Amino acid sequence: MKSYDPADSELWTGRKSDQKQYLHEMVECSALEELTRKADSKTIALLGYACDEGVRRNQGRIGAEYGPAQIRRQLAKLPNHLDDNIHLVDLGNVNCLGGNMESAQAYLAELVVQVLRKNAFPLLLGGGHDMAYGHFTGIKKYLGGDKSVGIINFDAHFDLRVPNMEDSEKTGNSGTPFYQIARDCEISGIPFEYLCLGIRKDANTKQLFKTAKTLGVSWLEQPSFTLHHLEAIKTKIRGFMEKVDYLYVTVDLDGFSSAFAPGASAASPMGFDPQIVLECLEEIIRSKKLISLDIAEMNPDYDLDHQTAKLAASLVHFVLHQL
Ligand SMILES: N=CN[C@@H](CCC(=O)O)C(=O)O
Ligand SMILES: [Mn+2]
Ligand SMILES: [Mn+2]
Repeated sequence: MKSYDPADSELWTGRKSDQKQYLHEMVECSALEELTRKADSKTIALLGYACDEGVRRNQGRIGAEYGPAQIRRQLAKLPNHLDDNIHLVDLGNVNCLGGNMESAQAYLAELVVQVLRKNAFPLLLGGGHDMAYGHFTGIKKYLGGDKSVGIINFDAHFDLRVPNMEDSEKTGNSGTPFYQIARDCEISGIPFEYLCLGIRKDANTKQLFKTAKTLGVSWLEQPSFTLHHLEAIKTKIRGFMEKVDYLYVTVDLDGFSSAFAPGASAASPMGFDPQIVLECLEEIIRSKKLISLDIAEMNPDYDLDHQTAKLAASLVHFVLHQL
């Protein structure tokens, strides 16, 4: 079942100017069918994944269903420094009616394919990190078999849990997306290229580290993922980027310290800080290999003063202006 909410223009409000000084004044709320392929300009398409079923199945704090709306509300108020040939389009949300997460992921994948076919850059807002499985599936489907896609995940967790095989219908959750991707890669006979930045030893079991090793995952643990280690981090990222044709970046808000991002599905007091992520994003975008990006696990129920939604909005703002 394809379940979808059209873009809500009421989320896009803020101070008014006469020259499109704010993002809410230049964003276009649109249906995907209306998205036109523009040759001489760049389109960035926001698409929400309003689903916390994967978080619920993973025994986490639900509420991320409303994350995409809150990120948009904060993004709306931010200043617009974009050139006139950049179009920001809001395509609305895929939702997860009846808890059918697998349908939501499949539909998300379909929409990602369509966005990419229209030569637009997909910027997805979540929602549980199960979004990554649908997102990657769409990117891969669009590119076809012969192009490699590396995944860079900013996260406290590997999200390499093995889906529950006893339940044939509801197998995945917010902790399984990259294992599911690895399994699909194995079935297709293609390498699984996965770099995880910010991994916390106190948030991943010995078994998860073992799985990561078996699957050939690269990672940096949180104590080494600070500005103090910037050059080593950049070297690691460059080495990873060289191996692949395209990059998919996913930012799990629970990778940040709770001091910066209290509104995430899982609290992370020992997480990383925002500045290091901006440094990495700049390096990644400079490579010209970035094909798509998402921000996951925004949970408004635990946010304080909209700090997490504001952080997510600032990340989107940064990416918009770097692309
Ligand atoms: N997407 C999040 N996945 C984490 C959640 C950790 C937690 O709930 O504390 C995981 O399964 O490891
Ligand atoms: Mn996480
Ligand atoms: Mn995650």
